[in-house]
Amino acid sequence: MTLAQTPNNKNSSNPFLSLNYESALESLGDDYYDEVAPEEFPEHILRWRNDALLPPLGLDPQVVKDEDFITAFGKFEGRKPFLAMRYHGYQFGDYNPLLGDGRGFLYGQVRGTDGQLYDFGTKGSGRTPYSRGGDGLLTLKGGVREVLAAEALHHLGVRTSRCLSMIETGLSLWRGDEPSPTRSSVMVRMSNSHIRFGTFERLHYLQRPDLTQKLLDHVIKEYYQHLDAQENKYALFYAELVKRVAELAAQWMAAGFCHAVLNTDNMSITGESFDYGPYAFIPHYNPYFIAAYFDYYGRYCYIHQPSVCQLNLEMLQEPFKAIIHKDDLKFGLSKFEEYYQAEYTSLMLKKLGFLELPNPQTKELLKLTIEFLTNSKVGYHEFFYEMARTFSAKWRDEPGFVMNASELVPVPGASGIFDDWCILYHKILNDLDGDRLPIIAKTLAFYNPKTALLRPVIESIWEPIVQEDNWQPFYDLVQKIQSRQ
Ligand SMILES: Nc1ncnc2c1ncn2[C@@H]1O[C@H](COP(=O)(O)OP(=O)(O)OP(=O)(O)O)[C@@H](O)[C@H]1O
Ligand SMILES: [Mg+2]
Repeated sequence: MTLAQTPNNKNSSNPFLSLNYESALESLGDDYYDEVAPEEFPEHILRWRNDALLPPLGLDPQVVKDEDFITAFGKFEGRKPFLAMRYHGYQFGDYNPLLGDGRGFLYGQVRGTDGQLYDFGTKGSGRTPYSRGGDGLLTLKGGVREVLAAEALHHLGVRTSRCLSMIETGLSLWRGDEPSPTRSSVMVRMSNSHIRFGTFERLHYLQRPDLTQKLLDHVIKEYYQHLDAQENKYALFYAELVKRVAELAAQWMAAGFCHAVLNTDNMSITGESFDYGPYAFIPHYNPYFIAAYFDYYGRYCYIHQPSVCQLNLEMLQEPFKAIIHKDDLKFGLSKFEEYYQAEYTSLMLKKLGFLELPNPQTKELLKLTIEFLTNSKVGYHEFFYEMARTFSAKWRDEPGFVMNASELVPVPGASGIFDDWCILYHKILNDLDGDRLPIIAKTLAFYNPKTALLRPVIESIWEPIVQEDNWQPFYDLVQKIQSRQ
């Protein structure tokens, strides 16, 4: 069945409404979603518009007015249908068949200037058939935190969804994890698909391989186009999904990011990162750092992220077994570790200033770096930023000059490892041509921005919002993140 659709309105004065919306998902039929109505909010105050996302949609930020964001993404006027996606998922290891978009919907799908299909998905837009006991809403702080995480991760090179808009909506919400009553928001996220692992898991649960096949064909056609004409496209798709997810996990790890809720309903079939709830950037290198207060056993702690992703990919084999030969699935997943290590090593090397090094040196440098970071308790982001800030050609002269202008204070007992690290770094510099030094300085500066989105930083911009509705520190922080300061 095709739902009643508001026709694309090329003549609307609102640039968001005159976009050419495609019904790629909708046309798959209503086995995958329910049409829902948005909440009517008492207020609409635009708190965030992501102008950087407009040119890729073919829109000129100068032309798009604040009111256009509010009409489209706060009042939800001039477009339908809105589709609450159906999905299940493994949450902290247990299968939950009661999920689905409980506080969001697919607003629409638009092709970017790059030819890719993008989803606009809401969060906090009201109740749906999947809200269970929830209110269907998003706190303002939740919106602020997701905007910040997406921007920070994007600028750290993580493949992530981004927030297009965040509008304060004038409701008072009650939450166990925020001082309540607390303010409300509705967010629109731009993503390279909102199809989740759990979207397929639901189809397996319902024993509908026909629907799995149809959805998988759609996924390959839209998000793995280069495989579509291949004879063994399904096996190739799974192998590439494994690669994308392994690389994503490596990107989080190098960025020092702990997602915190790696349930299969929060894993995208395109390998893109999304859903930033109780996440945290690690203050210092603690493998067992836990970001979510409700993750009692540390299932999703920092160091577990790659293995959890691998496990989620393994569980996703169940729905795919109807279509992809089990040997192909097994072979595809067997490459996870290799892809992960390659990406993690490459990203960490860049943080250390190098685009490439001989293998043995790479291994030794990474090992010593992690050992030092673990033992010294110096800030993870601070360490790399201090490398970038203090790097000098003099580091080539003597090991004692390496990072000697830095103000880092390792805990007592870590100085032996630090000395070893300096000796190694000094040797690596001396093994390279002197003309490499400016490139090393540039690499360090590019991959290690000063601003890190640590929890106290988020609290420092949240406080003025709560105390005096002062949003300037929030805008200043986003600006710093976006300009890699
Ligand atoms: N306040 C709420 N009201 C209704 N449903 C909710 C609420 N909060 C979460 N849910 C639902 O609970 C499930 C798990 O929530 P989770 O926090 O992972 O997702 P989400 O943040 O709401 O959305 P997304 O995954 O799109 O970012 C989802 O199905 C979600 O829709
Ligand atoms: Mg979620």
